[in-house]
Amino acid sequence: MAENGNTNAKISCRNISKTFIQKGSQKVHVLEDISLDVEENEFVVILGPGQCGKSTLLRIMAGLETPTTGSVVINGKEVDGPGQDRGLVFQSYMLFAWRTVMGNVEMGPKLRGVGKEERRKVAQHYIDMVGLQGFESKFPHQLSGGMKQRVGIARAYANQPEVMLLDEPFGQLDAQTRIYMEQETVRIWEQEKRTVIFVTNNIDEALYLGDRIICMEGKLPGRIREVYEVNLPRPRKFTDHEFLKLRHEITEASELTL
Ligand SMILES: Nc1ncnc2c1ncn2[C@@H]1O[C@H](COP(=O)(O)OP(=O)(O)OP(=O)(O)O)[C@@H](O)[C@H]1O
Repeated sequence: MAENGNTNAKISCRNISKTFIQKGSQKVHVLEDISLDVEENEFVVILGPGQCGKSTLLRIMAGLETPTTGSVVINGKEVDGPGQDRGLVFQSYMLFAWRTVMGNVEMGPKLRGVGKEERRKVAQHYIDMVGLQGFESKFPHQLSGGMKQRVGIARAYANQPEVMLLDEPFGQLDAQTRIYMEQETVRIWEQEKRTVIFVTNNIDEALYLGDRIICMEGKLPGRIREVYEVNLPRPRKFTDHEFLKLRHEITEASELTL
């Protein structure tokens, strides 16, 4: 099945290009020939500066946008829209303001018709996993940014997706909370292994999290510039010699600023 690339891949992008037609029928060529295979349980980070097409690529994987050419394949099947097999976490928390933490996390199973007792059990498991036990009946406005993003992560997991797609989920958090959430992300991923694709413009975050870093070109149309394997044991240390060496290499080779 050559057209699907690596048949062992959990999710594959095959020759994806995307052109948007903006106001006044102006064309914006956002992605050019992106091919990527992600293995089951692999943690892949897509790294690039603002406006290089990262979010568009993730939205195509999520089935929220259609590629102009190419396709996304999950478990050998072509994606033709959003699906429960993919859990999404965005930078803006996208929580239901009028629902409690429990109400937000159990929403997915509820929509799928899972009975109350069972969905509460599942939701509680993921609320516990993200460390929000005791906050089940709070509303989003009663939570800090980090806590809101924990709800977003628990809500995505509650659908028990095979692939987690995260788009700069910690971009709105202060530096300290962000590092804490990165540590939590690794802990959760080690506890509940999933295939993860994580978009960021932050090189330290990419190196802390990823098994592999997909570096995008710094300008449109977005292309994969380079792929780095990060063979460092977890939990990683920002001050570790090998960490800093790879950080230097990526920074030198890219247009990212320190
Ligand atoms: N629906 C759309 N219609 C028209 N243009 C779009 C649309 N979505 C994205 N774009 C354009 O695509 C380009 C890349 O945007 P995208 O959000 O994918 O980049 P990004 O790397 O994720 O940026 P950031 O890190 O700033 O979010 C931008 O120039 C944007 O204006």
